[in-house]
Formats: sequence, C-alpha cells, structure tokens
Amino acid sequence: MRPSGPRQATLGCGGHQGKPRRPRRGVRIIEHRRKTPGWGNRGADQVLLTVEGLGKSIGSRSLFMNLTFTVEAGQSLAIVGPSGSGKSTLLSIIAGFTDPSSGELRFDGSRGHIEWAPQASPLLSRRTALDNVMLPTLIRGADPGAARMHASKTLDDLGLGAFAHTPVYRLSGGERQRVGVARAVVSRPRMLLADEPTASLDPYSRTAVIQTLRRCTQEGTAVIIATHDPIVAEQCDTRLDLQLDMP
Ligand SMILES: Nc1ncnc2c1ncn2[C@@H]1O[C@H](COP(=O)(O)OP(=O)(O)OP(=O)(O)O)[C@@H](O)[C@H]1O
Repeated sequence: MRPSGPRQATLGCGGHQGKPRRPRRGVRIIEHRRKTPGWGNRGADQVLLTVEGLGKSIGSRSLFMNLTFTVEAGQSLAIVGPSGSGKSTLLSIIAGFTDPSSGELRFDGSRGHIEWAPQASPLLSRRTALDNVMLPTLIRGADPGAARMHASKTLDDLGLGAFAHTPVYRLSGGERQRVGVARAVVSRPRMLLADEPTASLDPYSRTAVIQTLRRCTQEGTAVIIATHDPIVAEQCDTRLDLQLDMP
C-alpha cells in the first residue's frame, strides 16, 4: 500500500538559523500530497524512477540542487515554480536529453517507454491530426487499423474528433497543443513528461486534457507535468515546487 500521509522526500537548502538570510536563487521545496481519488491506481508502489541528490547548474547559476524523490507507476507529479526555475530542464533531464550537474536518476530496468509532450509539439504540419496521433503506435508496430482506432478515440477524448482529418497547419494553437498531448498519450507510455499541457487552453479543453492525463495514470502511466496551472497542480498526487528566490 502507498503510505496515506505525506512522505519524506526532499530537502530545501538547509538552515540559516541565527544568520541573516542571504538572497539566493533556487530554493527547493517538495510537498507530497495524499493520493487524489481518481488519479492512478494500477501499478501503484512500483517505483519507476528514483532521483537522488539531483542538481543542475547552467554556467555559474544553480537552477536546483539536491532533489530527491521517487516516481511510481500510476503516479501524477506536478513540477511547479516560477518561470525560469528549471521545470522544463528537469523534464529534459528525466527524458535523457540533458545531463544533470550532480546526483543521479535510476530507472526501474531501462528508461523504458517515455513520451514527451513539449510546450510546442513538433507535429507534421501537412499531415492530418489523425496521421500525427497514429504515428507513435504505428512506429511501435501496431496494426494500422488498431492505430487508427486508438488515435481516433484519443482525439475524441480531447475534443478534437471533428478535426481528425484536418491538416495540422490549419489548426489553432490550442488545437495543435491538444494534438501534441494526444500523440504523447496514445501509446500509453510507462512515463509521460508533459510540459505545460494546459497552457493557453479554454476551460473545456483544459478539462479534457486533465481527464485524459488522469486516465493514463489509472492505466499505470506515471505522469510528470511541468505546469503553472494551479488546478492541474492541485489535482496531482505530488507537487514538486522549484521555488526561485530573486536576489
Ligand atoms: N541550454 C541552455 N543554455 C542556457 N541557459 C539555459 C538552457 N536551458 C535552459 N536555460 C536557462 O535555464 C533556466 C530554466 O529554464 P527552464 O526552461 O527549465 O525554465 P522553466 O521553469 O521551465 O520556465 P517556464 O515556466 O518559463 O517555461 C532559464 O533561465 C533558461 O534561460
């Protein structure tokens, strides 16, 4: 069973008791929340990723340091923090695109099947929304009929059924954003990294995205979301807050 209360996870910068506090950037706080009903059940307690003492500096600037947390199957984790605090960089490190400056990540087995939904997904603009969303399952060897069915269902779930046969270049920004989410979730990865998946969406579309991500966790996908959206952060099992103290 997953512990019902807050779990010890990590650390901030440590004490400055009795000393004047020097302005600094990059205070780290992690809050762990109770598992929210409806988010993730299957595969709970299977730790997919262990992060220990992770730090990232760019030049002389420390974005974050000494992050320690785990990610389980079916868990939703929100990474929050001000613009520039390192949310996307942390996702990129987990994805393996960026090296950390310190610490380590250990995956259960290999990195396995991770999907990445960046802020602006690099879609094939002349192909239809359906073609784009079919691609990950086709690449993984699915039968074209099955790939089409899963892609159509995912587009429907995201309120894009009417745009399935529309070339991406004719879609609005918010519609493209949801096609990017659809493409990332359609193959039900082990872990999904979503960068601002609800940014600039209307409330209806935002709800559709949240429900889609929730369904993924229920099917065992670990979902890690970098977000400024308080509603998304509030609904995740765990929140990792990359505070940024301005000097
Ligand atoms: N390759 C790079 N070279 C230099 N600086 C970088 C690089 N990648 C990121 N940064 C810097 O690191 C900081 C963190 O960037 P990051 O995109 O991770 O922030 P974020 O918290 O996701 O911001 P936002 O909420 O605005 O998307 C920024 O100041 C950015 O300019």
